Amino acid sequence: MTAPQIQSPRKAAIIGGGVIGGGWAARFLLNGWDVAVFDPDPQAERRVGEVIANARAALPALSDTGLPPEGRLSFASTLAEAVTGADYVQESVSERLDLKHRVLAEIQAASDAPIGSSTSGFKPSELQQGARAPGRIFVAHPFNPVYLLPLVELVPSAATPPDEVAQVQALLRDIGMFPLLVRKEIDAHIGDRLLEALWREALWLVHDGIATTEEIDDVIRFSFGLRWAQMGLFETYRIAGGEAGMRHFMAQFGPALAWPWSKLTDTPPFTEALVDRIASQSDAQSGHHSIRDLERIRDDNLVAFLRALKDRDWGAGRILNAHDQLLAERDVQNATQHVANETELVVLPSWIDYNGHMTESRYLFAGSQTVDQFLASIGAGLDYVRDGHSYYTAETHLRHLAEARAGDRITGRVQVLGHDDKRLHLWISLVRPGPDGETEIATLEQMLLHVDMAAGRTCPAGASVLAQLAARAASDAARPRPAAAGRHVGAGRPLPQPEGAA
Ligand SMILES: NC(=O)C1=CN([C@@H]2O[C@H](COP(=O)(O)OP(=O)(O)OC[C@H]3O[C@@H](n4cnc5c(N)ncnc54)[C@H](O)[C@@H]3O)[C@@H](O)[C@H]2O)C=CC1
Ligand SMILES: C[N+](C)(C)CC(=O)CC(=O)[O-]
Repeated sequence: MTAPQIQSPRKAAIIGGGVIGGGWAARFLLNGWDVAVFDPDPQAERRVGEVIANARAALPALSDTGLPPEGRLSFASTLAEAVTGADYVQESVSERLDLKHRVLAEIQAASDAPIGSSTSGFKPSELQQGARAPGRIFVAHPFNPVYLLPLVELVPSAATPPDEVAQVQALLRDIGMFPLLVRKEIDAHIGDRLLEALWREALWLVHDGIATTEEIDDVIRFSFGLRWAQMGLFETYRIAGGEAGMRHFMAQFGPALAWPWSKLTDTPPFTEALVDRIASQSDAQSGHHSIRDLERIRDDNLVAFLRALKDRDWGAGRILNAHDQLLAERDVQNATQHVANETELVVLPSWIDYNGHMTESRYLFAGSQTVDQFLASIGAGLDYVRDGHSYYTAETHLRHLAEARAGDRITGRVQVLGHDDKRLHLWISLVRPGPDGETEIATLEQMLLHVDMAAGRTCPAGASVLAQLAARAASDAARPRPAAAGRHVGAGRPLPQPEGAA
């Protein structure tokens, strides 16, 4: 499988590099976009870097096609610098309307790009007040961690043209998200209305001494939290109605709404004492983990849930499969752009073994993909095989030099060491590009034989293939012969032979 190539990198500007801005930066970057972040806080670059490191450890494990090559990340010293040339701007500054107005005005003074706001509560018409181009501002409300959870609530106002909305939906799908178009603007959109109702009830339960923060979390994670992750509220309750379904469920539990079981919109008095009680219970519950540890535990669990849903093509897993499909189609479209003597591969989650790194057979697979592409480049590709001739591998010496992990990108290169009309002696180098240069992770030395497939015997290759091979061999002859070519197993430091060996 070759790595998807993005035709032209696009640029996203992330204004505000906190929890959510960092998550957006990671989501865009790991999906091949260039990202410029602006945040005046001197700690922002470190924080965003830590969120991106978490994302790099988690997001690639969800893709079975391989994500596109990462874009370029930069930290701008002014807001105008960040948004200049951006195709999309995501505003993620603190949740204050006056601040958001100021920042949105500054963005529009320097850019005409569409602007999504991460606001959890403000309506788009509130954000648009006083704006130079109100129609270009809308709500794009994500969920934390933005790089793993696919939902974005996309809330336009009447000022936002429908084609702008459609373009933004396409853009968000491109980075693996599920943009849910919210029909009518409303405070806190959909997700946070639901969450706030639950949170308020939870605060009451702690306030009234009914349960601790840990007990409430246990209730959620050992029961309906698990159900919600795969079926939501209404589908779950439909099942709870038994064979009689939703109508029966509503008849049975509807009256409880009027009793009522919950305190609904009443808020417990938000006193210092309540804050202290919740904070100290939360410390007792989770204080032995750092926030970074908790993030990693959360991400690992989410990846495992999401992979299970992916295998079942259900719920959020279906969104991930659709994104894989999009990336695979783009890969096919871009196949012709691959450099003839280099093969790009992405280490997929299914290539990882119980040691946590790329399993040994995948090194051979990566070498074989590289050779296939090389053969195609000298006219011995699939059309040639369909006509009844092919090169078969007779011998391989594979050296494992470094580990590769899920999401790593590998480049495979071929050097022709020798050939005649039937034999082809190749050197294949697999390297992992990194910020400090390339690391060679494996080499393969192979002898291939040209075969008449119907006869099941070796035979001379076709004239055109031999001519292209000769040209390639001539250019490779100028390269130094790899020092390890011709090496055999144990050549480095021979082991004593077993007693009595011939
Ligand atoms: N934390 C969460 O769970 C979620 C938050 N949101 C929304 O995302 C937005 C950001 O929230 P968080 O990331 O949680 O807050 P945060 O406090 O972690 O980050 C806000 C960042 O904005 C920066 N900032 C302040 N003024 C700025 C300016 N003039 N220009 C550029 N940056 C500036 C701050 O330095 C800070 O780094 C809010 O609108 C919030 O409602 C949305 C979904 C979830
Ligand atoms: C607490 N919150 C309102 C900021 C939460 C959100 O907006 C969404 C989320 O990630 O739960």
